[in-house]
Amino acid sequence: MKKGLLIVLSGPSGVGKGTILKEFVNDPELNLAYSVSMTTRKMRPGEVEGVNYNFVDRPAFEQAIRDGELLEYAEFVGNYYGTPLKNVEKLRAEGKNVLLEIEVQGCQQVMEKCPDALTIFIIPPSMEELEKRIRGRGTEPEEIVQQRLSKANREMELVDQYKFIVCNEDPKLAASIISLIIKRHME
Ligand SMILES: Nc1nc2c(ncn2[C@@H]2O[C@H](COP(=O)(O)OP(=O)(O)O)[C@@H](O)[C@H]2O)c(=O)[nH]1
Ligand SMILES: Nc1ncnc2c1ncn2[C@@H]1O[C@H](COP(=O)(O)OP(=O)(O)O)[C@@H](O)[C@H]1O
Repeated sequence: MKKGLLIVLSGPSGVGKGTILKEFVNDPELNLAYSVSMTTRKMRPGEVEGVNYNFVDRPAFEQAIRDGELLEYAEFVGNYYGTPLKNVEKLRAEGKNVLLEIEVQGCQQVMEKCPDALTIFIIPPSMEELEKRIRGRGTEPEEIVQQRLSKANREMELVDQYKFIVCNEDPKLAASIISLIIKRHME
């Protein structure tokens, strides 16, 4: 069986990665499996353990790092986030195209370890629009919003390292572009 693709969706917090992903992740033609990350962040209302994330405490996360269980990990605004390696390998071996939705430091680790990964960076139409989206979502206190915005400015500088750049003006349009990119690489 042909090994599945590794697709990495990245870009600043609040740009709309989660919104875009919902538009294409269940398209049967794309044969995708979403990789559920491990995090030490608190669960938000509406999130489900094992679906959005595996929510763990810091000692458990640090143990997973020591045991080499993570394909990549990063500390993002005070919390750890990481991709369990075993699951990614198992799904790819089964022929599934595995989709990661991760921040840019982690994506750089994936680029080094898996140069064939299909890396896609989502950019906002403008930084003002990005700020509106993070605030509009209302999930983080002001101090965290500020930290995420200043981080976003630095993250945008890494855009040229990605194989594809997609602007999220409209989530449905961005999802169609990404679907097309994936389909082309499945041929
Ligand atoms: N490196 C890495 N980043 C992750 C992982 N899972 C999620 N992230 C990223 O961590 C950042 C913060 O995620 P989260 O707190 O859920 O906020 P949101 O994505 O802005 O809603 C986002 O940029 C996610 O893409 C992971 O496994 N590894
Ligand atoms: N193209 C868009 N135009 C306007 N608002 C958007 C667009 N895409 C996403 N949003 C909104 O922006 C906020 C952040 O989106 P989200 O998908 O949570 O971002 P991320 O997963 O990258 O952090 C959400 O409130 C979402 O509804």
